[in-house]
Amino acid sequence: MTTIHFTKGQGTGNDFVLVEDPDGRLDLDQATVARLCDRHFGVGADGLIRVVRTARSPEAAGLLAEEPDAEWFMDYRNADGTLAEMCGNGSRVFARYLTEHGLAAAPAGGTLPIATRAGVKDLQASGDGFQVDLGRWRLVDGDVTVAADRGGVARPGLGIDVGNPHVVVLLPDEDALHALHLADVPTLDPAPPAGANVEFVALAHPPVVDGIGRIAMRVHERGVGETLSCGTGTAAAALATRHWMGDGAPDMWRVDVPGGRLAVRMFPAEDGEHVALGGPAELVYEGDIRI
Ligand SMILES: N[C@@H](CCC[C@H](N)C(=O)O)C(=O)O
Repeated sequence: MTTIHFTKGQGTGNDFVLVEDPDGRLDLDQATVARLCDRHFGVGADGLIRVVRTARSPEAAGLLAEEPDAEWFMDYRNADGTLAEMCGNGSRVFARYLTEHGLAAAPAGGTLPIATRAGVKDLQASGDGFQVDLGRWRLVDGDVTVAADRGGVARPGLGIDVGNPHVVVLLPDEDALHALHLADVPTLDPAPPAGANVEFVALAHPPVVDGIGRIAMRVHERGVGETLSCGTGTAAAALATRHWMGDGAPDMWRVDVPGGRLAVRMFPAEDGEHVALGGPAELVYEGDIRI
């Protein structure tokens, strides 16, 4: 048995176990991560974030050639122990951890670059949390049909990659969104090779106020189940809704999730259009667990 010191953090109710491992010494295999994230036998969380120096991570060290200032790598694992490329809510909680623990300077007016499996992402302090530039996004080719809700209707989904894979489904209204049964893993046809996070969205009434689009969303996260929020999922949901609305649709979005509210913004950058996500990030408690 070993004792692991952890910090629990959350962003709009998407919760994480953070484990500091600056020199990359910890061997957290899939079963150990799943146990730490188990809400009955472990700490309990939607995912685990290992805080490791980029230079000390064989899979991330190469990113330093592109961005030498990305000192810290967010090694993200889903609750079932599987690896994920990126986590939007987790990246803000990661920035909160780095700054509160004196591992990085608070990015007052500046940016804090972090390494992820989806490349280097820049964060800025914003309101009571952070904003993360998720970078370029892309529509995934091909139709996909989504069946959820135990025998409910199969609906068309739109594949969107924002560093990790998503499929977004539009529902007729917020009542349909609230009535959705999401305990089971949605079935995707065809199934994306690496799986996908599935977001269900409904337009708010009115759907646009002062140039800001407004949607509500629920999510079934790959490797987790239904969660109270998914940051990259809100970005995918806003991008999909803008796509469906067509010309004149807004580039700024307010996305309500069961755990709170996030802001999504699309903006032009040198290498193409980027999408950014803003919202709160909080460290809740810390402790030790024997595992
Ligand atoms: N909750 C995260 C996404 C975490 C990874 C996801 N489950 C995946 O497997 O891609 C977010 O806030 O973006």
